[in-house]
Amino acid sequence: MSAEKAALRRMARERRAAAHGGVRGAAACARLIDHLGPSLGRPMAGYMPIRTELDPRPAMVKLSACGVVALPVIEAAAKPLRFRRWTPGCATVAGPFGVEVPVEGQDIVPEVLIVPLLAFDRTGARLGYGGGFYDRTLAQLRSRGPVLAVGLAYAAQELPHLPSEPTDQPLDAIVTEEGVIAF
Ligand SMILES: Nc1nc2c(c(=O)[nH]1)N(C=O)[C@@H](CNc1ccc(C(=O)N[C@@H](CCC(=O)O)C(=O)O)cc1)CN2
Ligand SMILES: Nc1ncnc2c1ncn2[C@@H]1O[C@H](COP(=O)(O)OP(=O)(O)OP(=O)(O)O)[C@@H](O)[C@H]1O
Repeated sequence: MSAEKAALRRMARERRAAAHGGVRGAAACARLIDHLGPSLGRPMAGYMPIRTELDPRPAMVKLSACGVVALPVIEAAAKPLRFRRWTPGCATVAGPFGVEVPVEGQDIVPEVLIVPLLAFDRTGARLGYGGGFYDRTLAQLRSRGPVLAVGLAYAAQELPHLPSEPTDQPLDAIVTEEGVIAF
């Protein structure tokens, strides 16, 4: 399983890098804002992009005008993520893996999560960097109440089939520059 996932991660990184840039990111953000319209007002989590991840900040800026938006913060390996409130232009500092996190801010329990990923498939399966952070986080949040997990990706990040493990948490939808795939 891990060798298969490692090979898929390599392929996924290349495909994402090839898709990165241009107008695709903005188009995906516009679709994301539309998709989250019915959820406006619920606390949301975005992410600060690293490497060639699709930049969700144009959507986060708009969403933050209507409600609370937070960013993930790693507390420790093998623990769920925590979330700290983010506002456009707020001070951030590089945390683990070089991901920017707010220097200060309220602890938030998000009900809607915009989830970064390396690859997805048509069943809503997601491949991340392998830390299991989003799996643990979604499992914890879903045990407490309803959660909407929306993957944000370039259409080229779709792979025909991702291997699944019992701990994998499915996405509720995937938004790309080409449209929304809801599960
Ligand atoms: N933008 C963004 N923020 C995020 C995530 C993410 O995937 N993207 N996360 C999602 O969980 C959490 C951070 N977890 C991460 C886990 C691993 C790596 C990473 O780059 N791993 C290296 C391997 C590092 C190693 O083994 O030492 C790699 O994949 O090259 C990045 C983020 C929370 N914030
Ligand atoms: N709820 C959980 N409890 C215990 N272990 C878990 C849980 N969720 C995931 N894991 C473990 O974490 C490891 C990494 O999971 P996986 O390869 O699915 O990460 P990923 O989704 O690619 O990464 P990330 O979510 O950080 O982007 C796996 O060994 C998996 O068994």
